[in-house]
Amino acid sequence: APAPAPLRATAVAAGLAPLTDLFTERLLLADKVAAAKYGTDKPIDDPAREQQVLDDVAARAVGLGLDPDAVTAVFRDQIEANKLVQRGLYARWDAHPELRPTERPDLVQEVRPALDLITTRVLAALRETESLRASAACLPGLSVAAARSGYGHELDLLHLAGLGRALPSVCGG
Ligand SMILES: C=C(O[C@@H]1C=C(C(=O)O)C=C[C@H]1O)C(=O)O
Repeated sequence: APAPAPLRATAVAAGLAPLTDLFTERLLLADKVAAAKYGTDKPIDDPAREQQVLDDVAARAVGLGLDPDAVTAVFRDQIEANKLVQRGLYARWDAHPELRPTERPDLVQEVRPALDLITTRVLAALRETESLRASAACLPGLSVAAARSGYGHELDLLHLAGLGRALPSVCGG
């Protein structure tokens, strides 16, 4: 039998790209979340909403044949990454009032439904990438995929830091 071809980081990265692109899309929505809350009495942290997101993904993971704890860990990281970006934007807007958003999106009617659509796509991508994520090539491939997603979306340093925060639970889960 022919020797198996080596698994190239770029091939693994291509397989993980849908996931890192979705993480990036979710992080870009942090700008809308922050704009919805900034200057209101709504705090960045909403533990009840977080629990709702996590309970929902855990239940849907079971339906997809995925490990609910592993899926929950991935979404916990997405939430932490999102709050990291929100806090960075608050600091930026506090220091530079001219950069403050001029419109306040509706969190419940507009922004959370957009996050929920991404949740469904992330769950499907986690299902699609189950074997890649369990492989030893996951971490290097994920690094390449995330770098490409970040550059492709022209992320600034704050959002790149958020993307880094979104990744630790992806491999081996
Ligand atoms: C995105 C929001 O802000 C925070 C981050 C969340 C998330 O990433 O899903 C959920 C609740 C909040 O702690 C939000 O309030 O919807």
